[in-house]
Amino acid sequence: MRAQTRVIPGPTVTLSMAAQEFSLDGAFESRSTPVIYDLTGDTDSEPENAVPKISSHKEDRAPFVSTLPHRRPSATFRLPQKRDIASSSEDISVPSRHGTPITQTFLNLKATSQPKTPSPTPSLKRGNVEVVIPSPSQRQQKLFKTLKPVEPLPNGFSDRRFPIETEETEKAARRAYPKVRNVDRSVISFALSPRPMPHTSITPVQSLRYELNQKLKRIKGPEVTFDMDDEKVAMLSANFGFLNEYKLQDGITRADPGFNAGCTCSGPCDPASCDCVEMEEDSDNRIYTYHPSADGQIVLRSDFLKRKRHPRILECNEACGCRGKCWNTAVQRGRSVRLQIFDTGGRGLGLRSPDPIIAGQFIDTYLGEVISKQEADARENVDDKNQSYLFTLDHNRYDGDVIEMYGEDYDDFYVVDGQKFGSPTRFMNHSCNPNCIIAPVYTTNHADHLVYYLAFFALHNIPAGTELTFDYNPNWDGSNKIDPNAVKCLCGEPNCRGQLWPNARKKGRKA
Ligand SMILES: C[S@@+](CC[C@H](N)C(=O)[O-])C[C@H]1O[C@@H](n2cnc3c(N)ncnc32)[C@H](O)[C@@H]1O
Repeated sequence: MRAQTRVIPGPTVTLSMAAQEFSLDGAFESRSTPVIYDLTGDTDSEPENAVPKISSHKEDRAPFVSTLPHRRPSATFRLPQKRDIASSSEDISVPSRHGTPITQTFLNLKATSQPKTPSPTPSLKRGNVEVVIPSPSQRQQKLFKTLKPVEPLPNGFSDRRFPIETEETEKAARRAYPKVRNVDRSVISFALSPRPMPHTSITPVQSLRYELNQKLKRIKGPEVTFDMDDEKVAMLSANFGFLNEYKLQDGITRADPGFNAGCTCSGPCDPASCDCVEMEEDSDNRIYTYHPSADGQIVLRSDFLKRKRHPRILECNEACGCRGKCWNTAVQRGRSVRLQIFDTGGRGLGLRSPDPIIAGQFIDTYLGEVISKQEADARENVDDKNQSYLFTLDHNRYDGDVIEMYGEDYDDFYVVDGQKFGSPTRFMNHSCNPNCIIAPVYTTNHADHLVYYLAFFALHNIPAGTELTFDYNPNWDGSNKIDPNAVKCLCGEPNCRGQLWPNARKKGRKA
């Protein structure tokens, strides 16, 4: 129940408020006559000996209970018998002209009078407790007249300190605000992010797996997944970036498309006459490349696959009579199999496909940073010799066109570094009995002899889930001599050479 609150004008206000009084040590005493609590604290309006002072000292308590005739209560509140005085006291709030609310004073009184250990509930009797609410004494009234009003502390909203009105008016006058647009809110559309928001409670490992998945999702073509433990996921996620195209570094230039040349076929190309089909070096025999497989896919012919050295493949392009719309475009059509990067154990990460792959089917290209030979040498000297991701694009070293353009001794061929950036084929391991081959393929510009694609094709039918491998050293001379410094081959094939490549790599990088 709330206590009644009343402001009574006049020099002295007295609240008479309870059915019983309490002594300052907390013990309730029953009284039949009203008791007056004088909260004024002033001395000039009453006899010297009657000045009450709020104090916690026992000896000061007696004068506080006043029976002064001029302090008779002018208002009396009769409260119910079972009233909880402690709680009702909190509700009383009578404003005072001194600025200090009566509540505060009253609570101070209560604070000093509360016992440490509460007394048992007293027996209640009807009666009055009277509280004198102070009115300013003459001395206090004089003092108030001399006081200047206190300025409120600046809070940022004061007009004087933050003249919002003026500023806003000026802004409006300058037309600094954009015009209000009328928007039909019923037709506002919300663009939803296509990427799902990662859940906030995911662990760091889950986050890395998520990151890796996101990276793999950005690879063009059928899905690429991974199957490896958390440690490998962390390494791969943090240290490798997937590419959909070569990353050309400083100093690498592409041939001007103006030098591009194509076939003169009109309509679908005929392999027997298309200018894009290369001739053997020592004869006019054509080197046939692609043909349609039984299920209609464009795949490399078996006689091409069986060649010891795979010559370049010139695919038809925009400069051709067919406008690049013929069968001679297997690499340009892109990857058609799904891939998975997985942990092989001793040979690190490897690559496989969950799909069966047929002989001659294009798998993917080897991508990476394209860097100068000097840069590649510098990187190779710094990096761990046991790992190499460098492919020199020097397949045309002995090509007549290249010799004519760059000279016989030209050796500054560009190098593809797949260590930090690349495609899934960067994870293909070596095997002495491989199931894939790698061939140089020109797609958009036949004149670009320094930047072409390194394309992987299946050497024979590969069952789903089989690791994809190729020969890192196809020019191996067949000797059984083991270089003690060479990286040991762990392919496990019966014909294993025991090593990946001789340590003197700079003389003949892969491809
Ligand atoms: C192009 S990376 C292949 C991906 C590599 N496994 C990885 O985890 O990043 C070539 C490296 O793989 C390892 N490697 C590939 N084939 C191997 C084999 N048959 N035996 C042992 N290590 C092999 C070698 O360390 C080699 O330098």
